[in-house]
Amino acid sequence: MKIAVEKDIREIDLRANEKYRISQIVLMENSGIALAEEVKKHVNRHSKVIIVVGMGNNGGDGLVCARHLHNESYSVKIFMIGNLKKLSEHANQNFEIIKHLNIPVEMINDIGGVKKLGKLIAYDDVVVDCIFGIGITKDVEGVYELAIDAINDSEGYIISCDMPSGIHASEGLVMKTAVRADKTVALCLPKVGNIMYPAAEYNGELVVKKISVPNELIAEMSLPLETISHEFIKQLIPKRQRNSHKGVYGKASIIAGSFGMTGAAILCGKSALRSGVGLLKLIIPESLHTIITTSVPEAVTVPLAETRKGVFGINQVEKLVQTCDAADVIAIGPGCGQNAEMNEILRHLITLVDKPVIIDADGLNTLAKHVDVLENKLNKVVLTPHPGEMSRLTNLPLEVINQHPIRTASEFAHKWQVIVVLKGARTVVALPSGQIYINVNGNPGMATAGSGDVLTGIITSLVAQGLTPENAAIAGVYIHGYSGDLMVSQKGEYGLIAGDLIEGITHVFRNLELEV
Ligand SMILES: NC(=O)C1=CN([C@@H]2O[C@H](COP(=O)(O)OP(=O)(O)OC[C@H]3O[C@@H](n4cnc5c(N)ncnc54)[C@H](O)[C@@H]3O)[C@@H](O)[C@H]2O)[C@@H](O)CC1
Ligand SMILES: Nc1ncnc2c1ncn2[C@@H]1O[C@H](COP(=O)(O)OP(=O)(O)O)[C@@H](O)[C@H]1O
Ligand SMILES: [K+]
Repeated sequence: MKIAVEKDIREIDLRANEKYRISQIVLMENSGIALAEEVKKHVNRHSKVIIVVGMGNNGGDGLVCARHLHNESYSVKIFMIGNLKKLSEHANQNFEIIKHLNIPVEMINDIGGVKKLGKLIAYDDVVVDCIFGIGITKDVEGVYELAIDAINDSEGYIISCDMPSGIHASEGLVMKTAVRADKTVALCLPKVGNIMYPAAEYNGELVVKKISVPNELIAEMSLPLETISHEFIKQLIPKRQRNSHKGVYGKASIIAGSFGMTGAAILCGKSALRSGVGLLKLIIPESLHTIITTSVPEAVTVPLAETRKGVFGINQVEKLVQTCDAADVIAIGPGCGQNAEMNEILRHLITLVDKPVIIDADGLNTLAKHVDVLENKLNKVVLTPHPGEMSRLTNLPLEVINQHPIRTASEFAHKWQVIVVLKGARTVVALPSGQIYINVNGNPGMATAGSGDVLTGIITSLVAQGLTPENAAIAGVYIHGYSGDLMVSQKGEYGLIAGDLIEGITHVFRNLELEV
């Protein structure tokens, strides 16, 4: 599903009005009706519906909602917060109607008004939050802050209109405080603030309502952001042909492991095999050979001579490049360690081997010291940083990456023309074309050592099987999260470990096979 930022919604409103002749007042009417439909699902015969409205169009939606519920004999009470002189044009039009109806309206001007609101909300009640939507411009302070606290402290069921008030629609940030909704009714399209953390935790259940904006209008908009859908992934995964052999499913080479980090190579290799690659080569320092070949007997191992214990020898670069030349895709980094040898290996791979390269972990830490090597890349490059690695790659503080993951991933992807998979609770896949995909599956059980190595294995395997690196990155993060969700139901969030994700991959592909 496409995701919007504030300016997209403003553009949609404008085009709806100017080209399609659908006025703002019609969209507001539909928004209010959509909201009322959701409210009705949560009321019982004891319930009051308490609608808290601000001075913008979000408040206008709330006034429409109040009118429709009142007409259907629900017990409705409106609280208005802000300066009535600043009521938006269309909200005001709806307020004029409300004045003629028998709906009680109170103003919240001070702490007294807030207390009244807080006292009124009882267990069976539904609170409809229409204080701010996409129009929030600054931190929430004063009486607004107190009103939001009162709503959060209440026992009522809280439904937010469009955005939980206090959430920045385009950045997904909390503007000092925000309503913690049980349900959010996003209008027209979900916004970044409905999807990304930390805001996503404030939305509760997310419902998206169409409000009659024509599909034609949405289609003609250039909306670069979207969530990764199951349907999209299903059609990306190639069906295995009866009459086929291992050569059909590609050759992957993974450069991984060093003394003390053998497990990363094992996890990454197993993950690639479980994701369907035909032939896998694990390129490893020779002293790790016995343990790796015992753990992943299905892989061909290429043990390379070492200059120091467990580290690739610098004189092995040529052999390594030759080995990689025969592969369809190369992954480098899991458990490799950081050293001068890695620097040389990475530079050679990027600039001399014309194959897609997936760079993870220590590959990224090495790359961070010489990012400009990407200018001379021969083929597509996929980077899979977590925020710490992204911070090293960009030289931006970690807080900036965490607050603006979409922006940092997409700017880097554009600048260096690479595919960036910025990992996290909402992984962002930013493509050089400007398209950005957000993954919404997965769970905190996956925040465990080695989880990223498994992801690299999946992406590498999918490229070997013929997916474009772009599609492999998108499908890889989805399959990884899907695996985590399947396995967490067996192992729980505490018990889930990276090795479980590899078992999960088998169930994911089994499910996808059965659906085709
Ligand atoms: N295409 C759509 O999606 C449609 C959206 N509509 C609604 O319109 C909303 C946007 O309306 P607006 O642009 O009027 O914006 P909002 O209603 O979100 O809020 C803007 C108002 O809040 C004030 N404000 C902003 N931040 C504040 C702060 N921190 N403290 C105090 N006051 C603050 C502004 O001065 C302004 O009065 C959407 O969220 C949605 O609910 C619908 O009415 C119609 C169609
Ligand atoms: N809370 C979460 N929800 C969803 N996915 C998560 C969560 N925490 C971590 N993950 C996923 O787990 C993986 C962790 O990768 P990474 O940090 O590289 O781990 P490691 O370096 O230990 O292998 C990423 O793919 C990330 O998206
Ligand atoms: K709201």
